[in-house]
Order: sequence, then C-alpha cells, then structure tokens
Amino acid sequence: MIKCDIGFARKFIEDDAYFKARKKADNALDQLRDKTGPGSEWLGWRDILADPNDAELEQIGSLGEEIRAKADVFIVCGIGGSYLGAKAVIDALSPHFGSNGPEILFAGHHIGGKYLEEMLTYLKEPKEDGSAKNIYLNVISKSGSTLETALAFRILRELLEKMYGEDSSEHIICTTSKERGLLNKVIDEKGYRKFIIPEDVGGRYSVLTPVGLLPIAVAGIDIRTLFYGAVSAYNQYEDNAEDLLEYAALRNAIHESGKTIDVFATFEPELTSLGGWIQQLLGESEGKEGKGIFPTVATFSTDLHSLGQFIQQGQRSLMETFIIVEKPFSKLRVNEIEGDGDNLNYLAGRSFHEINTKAREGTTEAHSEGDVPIVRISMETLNAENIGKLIYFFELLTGIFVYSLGVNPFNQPGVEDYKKAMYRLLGK
Ligand SMILES: O=P(O)(O)OC[C@H]1O[C@](O)(CO)[C@@H](O)[C@@H]1O
Repeated sequence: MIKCDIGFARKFIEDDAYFKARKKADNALDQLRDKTGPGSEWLGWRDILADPNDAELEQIGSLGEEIRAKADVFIVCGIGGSYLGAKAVIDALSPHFGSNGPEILFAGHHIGGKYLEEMLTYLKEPKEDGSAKNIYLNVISKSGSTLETALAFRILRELLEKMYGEDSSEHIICTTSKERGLLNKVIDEKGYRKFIIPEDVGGRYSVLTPVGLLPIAVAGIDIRTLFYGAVSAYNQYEDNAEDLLEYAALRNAIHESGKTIDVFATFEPELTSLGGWIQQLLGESEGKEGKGIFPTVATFSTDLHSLGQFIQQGQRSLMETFIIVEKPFSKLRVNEIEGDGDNLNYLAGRSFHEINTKAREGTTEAHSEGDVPIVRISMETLNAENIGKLIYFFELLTGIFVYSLGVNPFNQPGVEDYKKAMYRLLGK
C-alpha cells in the first residue's frame, strides 16, 4: 500500500496541538463519509470507486486501443483538472523517449499563441514517408466555457475540419458535462463522440473519470489496473484510515504553527507532473478564507541546485512532502574508468537508484536539521496500480485536511476573479 511516514515532521509539533488537530481530522472523515460537510454534493469521486462502472472502463479502454492503432498524434485539450491528472499518470508511466503509440500533445492549458501556432505547423507537416499525420483530438471541459480550452479547440477544430472535412467528427472526442455548457451545443451540431463527466465530480477530482482515463488509455496504460488500484485504496481506507488521519492532523498542526508552504518534492523526474496534479488538488481545495498551506512542486536533486539553499537556510516557512518510489525501476550502474580522472570510481558498480536514494536520505537529514518538517509518502514500485492508490490517497487526504480547516474543499470561487477582470478587459 501507500506508506505515509510523518516521523520527520511530528517532532516539530507539541502533543496538545497534534491531538487537537487529530480530533478535527476524525470529525472531517466522518463528514466525508456521512456527506454532511459543506460541498457534500461533490463527493462523486468516492462513489465512483465504491461502485465501479466496468462497462464505461471497457468502453474507454477499447476507444483508447482504437485510437492507439490509428493515430499518429493525440491532442488533449483542457486546463486544470481537465488535463493535469492525465498528464501526471502518463508522465509517471510512459517512457521518457520514444513510444510505441501516438504522440500525446497538450493544448488549451494556456493562451500562448506561439505554442499553438507551432503546434498547427507541426500537425500539418507530413510524416517521414510523406503521408499526412493522422490526428485525434480530445477536448475536455466540464463547463465547456473555459477560455483557454475553448480558444484552442476553435483553432484545432478548424484544422481538423480542413484536413478531414465531413469525417472530422470521427477525429474529435468531447469529454464534458451531461447537458450543461456550450460544448454540448457543438456536439449536437457536429455529432462528435462524447464522454460524460459526472455532475458530482469536480475538475480536480476527475482523473479517474473519462477526463483522465481516455488520454491515459491512449497512452497505452492499463486503465483498469489504475482504476482498481484506487478502488483497493478506497476499500482499505473505508476500513482503516489511520495513516491519512495522522497525516491530515499533522499538516493541520503545521498549518496552525504558521508554516505557509508545502514543497511536494520527488527524486524521480517521472513524478514531477504528479506534483502538478497534487498542487491543483490541494491548492484549489484548501486556499480559501485566508487559510491553507501553499502547495508547490520540486524535483530533486535538480531543484536542490536552485531551491535547496532557500529550503535549508531561508525563511522557516516551509514543510516538505517527499513522494518516494522504494524499488529501483532502472538498472543503470556507474561504470569504472581507467585513471579515475573524474574521481567517481568510488561509485563504480553502484546503481543510480542507490545513489539517488542516498541523495534523498542525505536531503532528509540536512533539511530536517534545518528545521523543515518532512512527510514521506512512498510506494513500493512505480506501476499503474500504485499510482491509482496514490491518487485516491491524495484525494482523501485533501478532503480530510480541508474539512479540518473548516473550509469547503470542493469549490473554487476565487478563480472567477481573474476571469471577470480578463473578460472585462477583453470587452466581453
Ligand atoms: O473543465 P473546465 O470546466 O474547463 O475547468 C477547468 C478547470 O478550471 C477550474 O474550474 C478553475 O481553475 C478548475 O477547477 C478546473 O479544473
């Protein structure tokens, strides 16, 4: 299972403060289970695991296979919870270089014109054998009106219509709410294939719905294994959520003690995007009413050479959460060289995994001595099942932690403010 070790953080918190926070965490879990907390109409992310929809998993899986067989490029067009979960899982479980399936591109997650313009050029370029690229587009937007996504969809749709004419509807799949939103109007007009985002699942909790599952399936990842990993975590925590209650209580006590930043750090570059998903999940859920610990993401040891100085000696406003993979998933070892010109022969024969582990242990020791509370979340091996478990682990943690702050974890009213100002400036 997912292991959660709060040992390197607990020593920073007095017993009284911890036990007070623990009571709040216990109450928060009751609120989630009884559906009595604020925003309880948004708890569908738990229900989908309590009662899995195997027929839908099957349907998404077979469309994923169909697209894998036909497409050269698959574009995921969405922002926030409409792409971060898919990107997290795909980056965690796919090769860094090359792949045996379609190239997966992301669009609609910003308004950078250069990016989209270059994407259009790239999509129009023929393959090495001179034939045109076969392109599929999955637009994902629960509201159907998010500007970043809608703009990119408009541009990409035009390209596909030019390329495929009437057949373009074969190449476009929409993932949106059942009835709400402008995307449904376009779907009705054009006859695009559609997947429904359950009404009671908010964007940042939606990776295990068609939102995340279709792109993940197209990437060749076994979505059933992923999903059922989450189901097994759900069942485990319904039985005993002690680990999560301790973690939520500790994070709450750290929040009370005045820490304002939580650096979600991994020593595995494959997991950087997972940090991005956690960042939205926690950030949009907890950051309200002047409360919350600002979640941010780092990849170590890379960022030990940029943020490391601050973490070790800067303002003591930080905690860290390490996301750890225990077993090696690379066999690479250090080679021995004649003369030892770079003085690295003392590492010859040792694996990169071992060296990376020592870097992590050394960092834990140093940061801990620098008064940074560290929580360590680990999985044994990096695979779809464990990523599924980790997804539910963080969803449930978020629910418990944010309810124990006395805040609604399921809305995001603050996001509207930039939109209002932007639309006014754009003359909408
Ligand atoms: O799927 P939609 O409706 O386009 O929303 C995308 C994202 O925008 C937000 O509504 C606000 O950032 C997120 O909660 C959501 O994940």
